[in-house]
Amino acid sequence: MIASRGNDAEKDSPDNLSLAGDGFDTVVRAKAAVEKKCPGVVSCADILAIAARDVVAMSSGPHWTVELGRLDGLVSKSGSVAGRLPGPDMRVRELAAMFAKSNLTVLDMVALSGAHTVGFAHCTRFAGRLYGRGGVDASYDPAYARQLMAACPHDVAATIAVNMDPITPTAFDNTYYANLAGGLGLFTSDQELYADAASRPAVTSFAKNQTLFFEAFKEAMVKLGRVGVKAGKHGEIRRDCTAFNT
Ligand code: HEM
Ligand SMILES: [Ca+2]
Repeated sequence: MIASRGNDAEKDSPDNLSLAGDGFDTVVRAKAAVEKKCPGVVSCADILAIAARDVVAMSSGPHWTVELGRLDGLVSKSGSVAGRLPGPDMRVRELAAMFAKSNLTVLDMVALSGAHTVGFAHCTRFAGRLYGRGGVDASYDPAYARQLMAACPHDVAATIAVNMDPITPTAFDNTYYANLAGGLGLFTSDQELYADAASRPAVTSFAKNQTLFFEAFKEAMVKLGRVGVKAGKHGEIRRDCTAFNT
């Protein structure tokens, strides 16, 4: 969450530019409140992990214990993001390879993708499926494609976003998986989870059984929370989440 400096911070990478400012503000405000009572103890990385847990619980999703003790990084580079985040146009093989690098299985990947049961996506991230050379992507349900084209016309402003789960956009539930079976997957990376035989059984079972989804999601979030954790001389507890300590 290091503030932009010469447009070269992690926040400035193309994939991160669309992240909503109020998310960053929430972490900064929580950090300020914690520092008042208990200075120098809780890292910004831990606050972010707790905030992710809490927003899921607040949207009637599952609740889990966050492993704590991460340190904040000492480096923030725009150029370090490319190639390390999955893209919305990726298919299962590529996605699975990327998650595997972080010790996450296909089951973890399908469960974590269920986070797209809430939240927004900008039109630019899926416009290729609506206005590509071959016409509308045939894996979209036709009525859903029409709805997306109405919300995201060809010349739409880069700021316009739509719900990722068109049916229950504010509830953290398993509707995302039922959507995939009905051609309501917003990104290729969503829809392909249903199309590909390697991931489809998990999609089908999460669509049928929300408890199974919640258990798998909790487990996968704990595993995700262990990825790239900084310790010892590789990190610090920032006083201000937007700046390295001086
Ligand atoms: C499987 C690979 C994934 C891909 C390709 C992917 C891709 C994307 C894209 C392109 C957006 C839209 C961003 C925007 O337009 O502003 C998005 C939004 C979002 N993603 Fe993912 N994502 C993936 C996995 C995950 C995981 C693992 C989580 C969390 C556990 C997650 C949680 C979210 C949330 C909550 C949003 C909404 C953000 C908002 O409302 O501002 N995604 N994702
Ligand atoms: Ca939902």
